[in-house]
Amino acid sequence: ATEIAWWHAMSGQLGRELEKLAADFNTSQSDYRVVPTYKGNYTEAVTAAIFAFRSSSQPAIVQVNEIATATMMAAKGAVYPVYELMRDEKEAFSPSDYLPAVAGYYTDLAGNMLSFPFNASTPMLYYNKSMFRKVGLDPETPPATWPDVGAAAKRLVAAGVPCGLTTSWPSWVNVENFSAYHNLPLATRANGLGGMDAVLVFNNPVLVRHIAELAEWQKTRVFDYGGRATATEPRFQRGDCGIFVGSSATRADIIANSKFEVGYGRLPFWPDVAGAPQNTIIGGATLWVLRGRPADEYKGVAKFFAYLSRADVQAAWHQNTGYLPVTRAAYELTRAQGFYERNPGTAISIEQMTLKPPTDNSRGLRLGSFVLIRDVIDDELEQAFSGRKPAQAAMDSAVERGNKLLRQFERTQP
Ligand SMILES: O=P(O)(O)OC[C@H](O)CO
Repeated sequence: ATEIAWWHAMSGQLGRELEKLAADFNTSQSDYRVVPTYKGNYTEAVTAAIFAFRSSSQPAIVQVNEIATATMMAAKGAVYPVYELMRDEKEAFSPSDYLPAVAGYYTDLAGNMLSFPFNASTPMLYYNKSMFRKVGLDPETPPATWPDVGAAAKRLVAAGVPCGLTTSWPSWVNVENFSAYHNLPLATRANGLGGMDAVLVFNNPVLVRHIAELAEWQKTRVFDYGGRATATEPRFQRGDCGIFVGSSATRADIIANSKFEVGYGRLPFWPDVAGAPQNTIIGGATLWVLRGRPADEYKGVAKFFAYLSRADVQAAWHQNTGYLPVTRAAYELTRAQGFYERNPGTAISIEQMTLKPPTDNSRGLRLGSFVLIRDVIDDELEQAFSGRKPAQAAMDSAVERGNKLLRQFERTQP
């Protein structure tokens, strides 16, 4: 069989589910063998693929997180657009089968889908029901707003819990999704989806107040910062933090690792902000096909993508991980199977994404060098949370540093 290398960034339970997908595809036919390799976190995986390209040892498929989309789109010679691949290999592929909130993120201005929407997530809230019960909080009512979260987290800390609240992916949750959910622009030009000359503008009073509040809570561990990306996730699963705001796809590991009853809720919002909550935006990653591999491999990649698009395969991946069902058929199938009714909290991600029709502020984002810009935002958030900088100064500086990176990126474009 022809081997197809698939570099990815899924660890823990998600890694096991991904391995299973590849294994199931491999047993479903005998011409191709997809070989998944874990290459570290999202940034490490894409960096490894870029380096491999230079020595012609790149994989056919690499998993790239959502914020590197503009960068991948710009890497024209290195990327084999998925719509082109599926057309060349005569595999059925229709972007209208995919949920618009997901497909739109990875579609160019001409309506062509450039990467395969494999694992789309959105942030949500998890809480430790057992702990809520112990401190006299209603275990059946998830805190809905940031003031509710603050009150519940204060109660937890007062009762001796070491950390009231923590969030993973600090910028994705507290800046990027926060902005969309409050219908505030992260950047001009519809967050960059409308043009490359977008300018970051998120240092507004609503966002600054949110960061200032988290920094205030940090003093007593009502909020406790736990690092970038997924670093803080185990603290909720161990029972150190009572409330966790993070990816809908942390669900798989939370269920596998937590020895307490878990509650689920929507991403919190500030109730005094007009129009909030709007809708959340996606995170997660897509599969990009890299050029320069033997023709035979691309036939197999197209077959693999067709397999991944099957409603039953897509529905199982959604149900087992917490990633969104990326096709309408997978969502309908999951609903018809009664999955959402039987499994509390599993419909939240999709409900949040579609709360209201998206605005220019809440369709997603497409900004060059955003992997670096997110690092800058995380860095400034850390300065605010540790009390080294007031929230306003930190966010002003994040905007200024981020805009420099945007303009540098723009200059490298034809
Ligand atoms: O942990 P994930 O896969 O849901 O991804 C979250 C972020 O969007 C990654 O950039």
